[in-house]
Amino acid sequence: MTFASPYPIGLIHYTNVAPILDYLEVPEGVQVIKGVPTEMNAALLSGRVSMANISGVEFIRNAGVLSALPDFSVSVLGAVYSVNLFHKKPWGELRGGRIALTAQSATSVALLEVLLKETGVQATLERAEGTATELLDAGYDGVLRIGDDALREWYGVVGPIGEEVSMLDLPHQKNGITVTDLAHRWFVLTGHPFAFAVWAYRKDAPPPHALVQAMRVARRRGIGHLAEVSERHATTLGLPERVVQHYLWNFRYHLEAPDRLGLSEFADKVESGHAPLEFGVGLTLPVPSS
Ligand SMILES: C=C(O[C@@H]1C=C(C(=O)O)C=C[C@H]1O)C(=O)O
Repeated sequence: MTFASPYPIGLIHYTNVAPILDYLEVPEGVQVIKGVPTEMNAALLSGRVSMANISGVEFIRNAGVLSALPDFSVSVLGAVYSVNLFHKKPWGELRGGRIALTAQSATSVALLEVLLKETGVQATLERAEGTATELLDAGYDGVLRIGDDALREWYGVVGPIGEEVSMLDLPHQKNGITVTDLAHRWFVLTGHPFAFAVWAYRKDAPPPHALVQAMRVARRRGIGHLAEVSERHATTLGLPERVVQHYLWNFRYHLEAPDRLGLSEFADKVESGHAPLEFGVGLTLPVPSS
């Protein structure tokens, strides 16, 4: 299939993709729109864009029409810090309660549903906007938040965290508020990474090779300059640089075998009978025509 120019792409611009996006030199003919996960999911499914980093669950649900780049993801093994359920009662006592969901998320909502189901907790889930504290104060028993806001709100609850505290031993509870990290809970449940996002494209409009290559170059530069990326974004986020650096190095950006395993386990739990997951656009350069 040929590269139709212009080639429109969508980008979720959370800090967690900064090590890729900050260094991306967008090839000529590629047009970019930006938005939150639910907006980019909709843009890809409607055909407004041909490729986007989207919620893993939407890739699973639409596996008939979408393929994913075979070597790009936003995954973690264990805690992610930015996909959080804020609550006051213990997890088990959320049974029968009301949980507020951010409208930005698809995957994390599905992950929360899986985790609640697996632990036998039935709760009412409804969309509601506001910060975690506002919504808890408004009477919700739990509040799901994702992305930069969730990262800031997590630190707002558990911080400040001094230099002497190991980043692997961070608190998750303070002043009566518990922050449950959904990726950590997934890890405890399955022992696998969780893939929050993949770079999916419409099967009828695969990305030009130059774009995929530019993304690989950008990621290599970003990971190689993580201290600078962290410094820049720590300022924007208003968080300590070492917290942001820990947050960023912790991501798995390559959709490696364990990440795919986590993705397919999630797919089985969330959408039984889904179409086979396809990973296209080979890892190798196209063979030059003679
Ligand atoms: C790790 C995160 O993952 C994001 C969560 C998504 C979702 O919940 O649908 C979608 C894309 C991811 O980039 C985050 O928001 O912090």
